Amino acid sequence: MALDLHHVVDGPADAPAVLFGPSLGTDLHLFDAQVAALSDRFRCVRFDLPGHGGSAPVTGDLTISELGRGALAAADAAGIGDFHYVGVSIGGAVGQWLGVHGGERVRSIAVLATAARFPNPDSWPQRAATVRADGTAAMVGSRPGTWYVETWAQRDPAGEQRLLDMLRAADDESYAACCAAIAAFDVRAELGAVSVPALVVAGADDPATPPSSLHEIADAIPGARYAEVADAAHLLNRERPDEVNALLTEHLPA
Ligand SMILES: O=C(O)CC1=CCC(=O)O1
Repeated sequence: MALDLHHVVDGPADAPAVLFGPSLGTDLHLFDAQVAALSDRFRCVRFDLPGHGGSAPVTGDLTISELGRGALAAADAAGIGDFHYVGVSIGGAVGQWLGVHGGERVRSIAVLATAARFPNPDSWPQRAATVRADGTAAMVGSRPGTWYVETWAQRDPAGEQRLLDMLRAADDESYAACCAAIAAFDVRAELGAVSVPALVVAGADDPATPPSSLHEIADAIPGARYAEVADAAHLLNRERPDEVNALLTEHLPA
């Protein structure tokens, strides 16, 4: 299905562009700290997943290819030509797809807390069924320890609530549609075709996409840089913005 994804643009119109793709159950504010750090010298375009944030809901199953084409359409709508891409989790799966299929528009990719094949693929149909039956609120209890380490939530309880509010606000059917995309995603055999600079970042304490998943990506992409952020789980750019911003600043053009 063709997707029309809500997006927000920050930064100078004539600056190099960075396109940001968020994770399942979050919205484009996941990248507030990155945009605050980068938008003085980059045109930052953030999109929302279907049924998340400001994007219209969908029904049925999605694929990462559809999300990747939706990301390219968001870049078109934002008026950017070529771009650097930064994505977390399912947003990082979109980044891998763009690295393989995005052509010359894609200048580099930074993929965080993601996988070439997500662990436990059989768990995603069950998660989709749970959310269709009980709503995204059914996922809230499993977020501490998965999305973030407990010490971060103790330090920033308001930040934790903002993340959980994003999850509660996500459309149930659209969340389930994204679960199908995650379950079916497998780009392991294609990553050797990525020819742009790639930064691959793991949260050291991420149980959803552990460092081994990120090592697999970095090992498969010629010349990729692997980095690991300590004391961080899945939403490492939210938990450890300074460390992630420093990595992005090294990775993106000066
Ligand atoms: O939601 C989770 O538990 C982890 C995750 C996998 C893909 C994604 O976007 O989030």
